[in-house]
Amino acid sequence: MGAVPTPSHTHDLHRSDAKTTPAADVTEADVVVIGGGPVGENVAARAVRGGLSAVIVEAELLGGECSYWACMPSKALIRPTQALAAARRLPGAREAVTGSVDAAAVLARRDSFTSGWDDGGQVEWAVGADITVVRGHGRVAGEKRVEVTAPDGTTTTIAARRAVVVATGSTPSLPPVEGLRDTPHWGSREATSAARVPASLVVLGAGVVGCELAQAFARLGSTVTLVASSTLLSKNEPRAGELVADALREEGVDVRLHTRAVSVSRESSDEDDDGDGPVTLVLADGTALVADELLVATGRRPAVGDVGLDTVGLPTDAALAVDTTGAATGLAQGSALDQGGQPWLYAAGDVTGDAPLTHMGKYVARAVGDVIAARARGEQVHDGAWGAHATTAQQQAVTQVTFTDPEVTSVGLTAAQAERAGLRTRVVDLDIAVAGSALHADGYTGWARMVVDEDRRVVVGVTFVGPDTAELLHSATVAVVGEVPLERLWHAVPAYPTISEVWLRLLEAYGL
Ligand SMILES: Cc1cc2nc3c(=O)[nH]c(=O)nc-3n(C[C@H](O)[C@H](O)[C@H](O)COP(=O)(O)OP(=O)(O)OC[C@H]3O[C@@H](n4cnc5c(N)ncnc54)[C@H](O)[C@@H]3O)c2cc1C
Ligand SMILES: NC(=O)c1ccc[n+]([C@@H]2O[C@H](COP(=O)([O-])OP(=O)(O)OC[C@H]3O[C@@H](n4cnc5c(N)ncnc54)[C@H](O)[C@@H]3O)[C@@H](O)[C@H]2O)c1
Repeated sequence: MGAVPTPSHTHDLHRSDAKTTPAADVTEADVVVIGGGPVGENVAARAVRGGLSAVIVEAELLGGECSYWACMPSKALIRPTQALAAARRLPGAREAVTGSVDAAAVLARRDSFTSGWDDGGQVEWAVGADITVVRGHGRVAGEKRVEVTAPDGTTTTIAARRAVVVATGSTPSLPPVEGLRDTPHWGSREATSAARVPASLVVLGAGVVGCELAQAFARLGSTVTLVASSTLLSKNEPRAGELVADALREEGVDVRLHTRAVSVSRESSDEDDDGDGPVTLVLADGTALVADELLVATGRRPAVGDVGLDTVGLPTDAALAVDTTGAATGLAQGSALDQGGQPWLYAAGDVTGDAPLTHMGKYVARAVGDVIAARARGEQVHDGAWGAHATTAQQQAVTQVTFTDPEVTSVGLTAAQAERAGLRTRVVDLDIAVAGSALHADGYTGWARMVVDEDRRVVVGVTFVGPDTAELLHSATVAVVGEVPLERLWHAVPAYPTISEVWLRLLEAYGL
């Protein structure tokens, strides 16, 4: 097992090579997957399940961003203080909370969820699932070929009998702020793997990463300023961002909306000039924000830069576009299909630019693994809307939970998206105030929006904002994906007294 220090990371990475296969030993496989994040892993697993052999080429840690620097560590940082906040909303329980947050224990629990940045467990799973794992940097090298540069610098080529799948994820995108590239700062990797809680933190960017981590670090003890160029969570219903901004402000976060950062600089705390002192972010109005740390969370872009897409005539500066079965589009005529007349290049996950979320990427991955296997067996492909090989939910029913307190939980279209899609809609809004929410917490505040397609009388979008609304999401997802007529939804009776009773109120407010 080798410990590999990387400059962008506060912990050493541990790559267990006991069960991986040297690139030089692999010359051919049915499916070659470049990138072993959650998405690449799922493509490979489904392809194997379909009777094919599969190789994953992974450059860093098997499990990808999600396992080590994104979903898992961020949620591990968030959950303990959310439980504490929940207890504090309940007289009787509140009195039992006498101490303060043990940040060190929270960080230690986070470390256990990342397995100490050791991917041995994931490699073990993959090998147990009959997937061959190769360490190295993969690049498409013409039709059905993947060139692998191994960690020792040697290069070999793997031939894919059926398909190559690009699942290389995404990388952070930096805004054009003077001095930013030369100033040491945190990205989401450094924040989610932080070894300490800074006394003060400026967060630039108020999307999902910015909001979740601003609150997490504030609750762990940092004095936090959140700088947003727009509103908070601007991809959600506007009310969601307002409610999260209110909650953050109430907890002492300095939220600055519609603000642009113009320059960044960092002092040194000693004479070696290594820029480890306070960081200063200057805003367009001249305000200088000084803090121990700066987290830049201004979005991510598909990782297409060094994947060899140019060898098949695809752009290296744009998302890898795919059709509804995950097959790459945009290949020159004559090179999109192999000699057997089948697509050979696929992509899934963040690299496609569509719904950059683990669960949505894994949904596409399952379809991609299955469709490659179906095509290999000469079976019919079901790529019509909601067919077994179609990724229809990616267009119509993307689900997401933003794990702030209050949680923002959504599926399908926002009211604005439904309008842009040309639907004749009716929107029902209400505060979440049912027996279940009142019992759940004193002073429970929440909000719900249901977007109805009036022509079909089905729900096309739902947003819930409030503590513990995440577990309500699947009910909304079933309603949207099932295209359940409102009159039938009326018969889905929420149990008393649960927060789900909000469904009854929404349907009553609609007029049922
Ligand atoms: C802070 C943060 C929190 C998040 N929280 C959530 C959440 O709670 N829920 C959620 O659904 N989503 C969350 N996301 C989004 C989620 O992390 C991504 O959508 C998900 O990781 C995408 O999976 P992927 O497999 O496409 O890419 P990745 O997880 O990025 O994996 C790509 C893999 O490919 C490898 N790779 C890249 N290029 C090459 C190459 N040329 N050769 C070989 N290997 C290569 C990388 O090393 C990596 O292992 C979060 C993101 C961030 C930043
Ligand atoms: N719970 C979850 O599901 C979860 C959690 C974290 C991340 N993610 C995923 O990861 C992806 C990346 O998240 P993210 O928050 O980095 O991106 P994002 O696209 O959600 O948000 C980026 C934010 O940065 C702002 N911004 C851009 N340039 C700026 C500038 N110069 N100054 C100030 N603000 C600026 C944007 O207005 C936007 O609000 C998201 O698309 C999300 O789907 C999901």
